[in-house]
Amino acid sequence: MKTPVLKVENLFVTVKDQSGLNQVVKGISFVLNKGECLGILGESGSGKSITMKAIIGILDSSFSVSGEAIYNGKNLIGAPQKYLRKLRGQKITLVMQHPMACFDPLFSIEKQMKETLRTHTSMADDEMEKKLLDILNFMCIRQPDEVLKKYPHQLSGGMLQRVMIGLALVMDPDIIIADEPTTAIDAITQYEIIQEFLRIKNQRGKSIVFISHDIGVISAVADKVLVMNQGCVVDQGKLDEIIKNASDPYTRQLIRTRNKITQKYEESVKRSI
Ligand SMILES: Nc1ncnc2c1ncn2[C@@H]1O[C@H](COP(=O)(O)OP(=O)(O)OP(=O)(O)O)[C@@H](O)[C@H]1O
Repeated sequence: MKTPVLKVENLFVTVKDQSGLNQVVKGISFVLNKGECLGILGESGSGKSITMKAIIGILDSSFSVSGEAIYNGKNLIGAPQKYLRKLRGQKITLVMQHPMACFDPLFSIEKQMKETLRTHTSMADDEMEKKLLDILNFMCIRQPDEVLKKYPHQLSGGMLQRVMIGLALVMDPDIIIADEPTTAIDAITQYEIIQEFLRIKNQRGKSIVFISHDIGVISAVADKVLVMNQGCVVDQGKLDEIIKNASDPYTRQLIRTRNKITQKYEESVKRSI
């Protein structure tokens, strides 16, 4: 039996900018179940990030949000910031596209990871150290004690991304939201990072929302998919079913593009054999 961990109903987001009021998310609904990865697929500007930011309450005052996002029996939309802040550190965590922007260049990885634990737990220092080493080991990071001593700029983009995923995992959250986490890295590292998300889901039972414009990445990681276009959900379900029966012209276009890329790739592999 599937257990819903997040239930979003009729979510609308409007932003006030120079041109006036602009509705950027238009009444979307979805359910995220425990231990499931929900992929949100759509091109740039379709409303993927704003949707998740609205749910966890990190949009600024130029945005207004209505609808429901029920987590643990409580509607997160309009919930007090104090409650949301605590939730974001502990129960719903984020992995962003550019890890460098999330770490302070002046402090070691260890200091920054410990700071997260110190803010949300009453762990003793040696307990924290053990927890961090466990997490980095789980993330398949070699010589984790050395990595902890490093500063962000001393690590490669892929390694820093792994550390950030570790940081998102360290508080044992229910939900991890990953916003284009593989966009800024090369294809091999991209593959490895996807494997990490699959292990987090399969071995730790975490629920994941994985945002991407890349149908190939989504097909590797997501159990079910929302396709967004211009603030609306235009298709929803298992990706192979969407591929077979896409009802929306935009989704069909995405699939055609993927098929063309796959075909080109297969042809070039054949030529090189
Ligand atoms: N601060 C802002 N002020 C005004 N409009 C904004 C702001 N942030 C986003 N938008 C608009 O909201 C819409 C949805 O943006 P969103 O960032 O959710 O898109 P996305 O699908 O995640 O794409 P991307 O991957 O490029 O971020 C876009 O039309 C964008 O221009």
